[in-house]
Amino acid sequence: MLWFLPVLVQRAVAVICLLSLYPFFLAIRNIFFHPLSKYPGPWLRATFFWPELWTTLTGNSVPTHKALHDQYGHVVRIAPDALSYNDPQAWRDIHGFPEKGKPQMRKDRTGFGDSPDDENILVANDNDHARIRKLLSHAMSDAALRKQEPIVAAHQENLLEKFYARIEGPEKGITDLTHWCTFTAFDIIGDIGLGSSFGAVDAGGYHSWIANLFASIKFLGILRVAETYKWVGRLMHCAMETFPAMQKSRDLHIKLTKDKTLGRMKTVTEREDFMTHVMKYPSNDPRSMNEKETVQTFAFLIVAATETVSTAACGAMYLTLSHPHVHQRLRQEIRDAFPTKESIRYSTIATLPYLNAVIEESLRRYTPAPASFPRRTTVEGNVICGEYVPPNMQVAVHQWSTYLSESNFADPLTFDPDRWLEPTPEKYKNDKKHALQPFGLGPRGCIGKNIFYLEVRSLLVRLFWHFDIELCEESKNWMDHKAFLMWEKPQLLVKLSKRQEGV
Ligand code: HEM
Repeated sequence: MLWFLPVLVQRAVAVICLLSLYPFFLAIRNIFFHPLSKYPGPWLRATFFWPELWTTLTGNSVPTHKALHDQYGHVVRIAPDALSYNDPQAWRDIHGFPEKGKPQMRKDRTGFGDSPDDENILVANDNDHARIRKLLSHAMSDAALRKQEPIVAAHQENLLEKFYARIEGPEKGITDLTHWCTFTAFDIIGDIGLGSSFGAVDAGGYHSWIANLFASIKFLGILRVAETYKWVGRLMHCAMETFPAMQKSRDLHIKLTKDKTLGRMKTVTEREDFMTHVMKYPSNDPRSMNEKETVQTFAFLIVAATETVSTAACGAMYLTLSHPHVHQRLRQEIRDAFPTKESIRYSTIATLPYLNAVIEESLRRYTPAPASFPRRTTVEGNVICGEYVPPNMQVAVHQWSTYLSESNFADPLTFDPDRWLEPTPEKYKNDKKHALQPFGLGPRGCIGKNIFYLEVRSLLVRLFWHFDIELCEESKNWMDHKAFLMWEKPQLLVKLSKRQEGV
């Protein structure tokens, strides 16, 4: 009766054998016969995607990539179809403007972890991107920013008031800069972008929206895995129905942005903000942005302008405070330049050489977006760092590995702003300064760079002008933390005191 059982067992054994041999065949194919076979890297990464995805999900990809570059050199095969570079030439070859008549390399959507129906400046095709970017570039031009300076100053002065109150209050000056820098950057982007502050500094607590920002960035890592392994993606979608909190943070961010953006679009105002430029043309004009693009672009802008700015500000504060000679020199430069608090003006702030050197060195030593912004090679393939890379491969410059590589910067782990001063000290004469591109470059490089400098330079000046600041013991190793596309910053505890006259 059960005559068919042995046949079934035989077939099952055959299937199991074949399945268990699959990784072996995959390894042979990917290691020896893949178009990227000649590139160096560990065989496990050449065979499978999961080592790369695992380090991304667990927040360890940044140090892992650096270790791989230290071991294998300026280019490493980090996944079967992916190359990571730490050579400055790769910035131009991957991100720079393409030769006339040649296409840009497209963004790798799996690398960005966005969903296929997203429409925003970050992922738009070249034509839509040019249209969106043109509208926003006007909003972030030098002339537009000059009008925003008093708004930025007002938010930072509001922060100073809160800090003075903390010195007098039960906190005795102990303050978490991570929280307060995030609140301030969030309020500023609300005000200069969408016409009204979010009121986070006044509330002084975690606005539910801010609490969600980082969670939604972290979620991008999960989406990246789901995009690469479709079956894992399907499992995750099932899990999400059971545990909707996983996707909730991202959805909530989009919903809150939508409410705020549509609210602003209905408001008639004389005061210029980013939305003034976005709404320059009527909605039926081909040069305008549609509602979905507008909401999603602002959703990205809010994250870009809050997380990166607060990360860079905290990084600069931590590195300065943990290097007493840098701290002393910076404070002196600031206090000498501005005899009174009323004399603090951005036109002077922007010219302070040591301040600028501290910020550049902080962007190098604790770069705010430490991973990479991957692209796919074009249908013809591309030459990167003098080597031909075949079509449709993922290629990227890894920021952390580039900035901490001895082949680009002398004594790369040392925080020394002097390397950015003129004349360049002998020790740093061979530094490849152009390797530092924290804002990316080319047609899709950051358009918020000027806003970043406006906010961070003037915040540092105000803090060091008004307060004597000490790093608390609990934050002595502040930089040891994980990264999920961006750093998962812990509290940065400092003790603020009113400045001692004559110091
Ligand atoms: C330390 C601060 C910042 C860093 C390190 C940074 C970094 C970057 C990088 C690396 C890119 C390029 C991504 C790619 O090549 O795929 C980018 C794009 C972008 N950033 Fe920033 N950013 C910062 C601040 C800001 C601010 C303050 C804003 C807005 C107010 C902003 C808005 C944007 C926009 C709109 C893009 C997309 C540009 C495009 O695709 O045309 N960023 N940013």
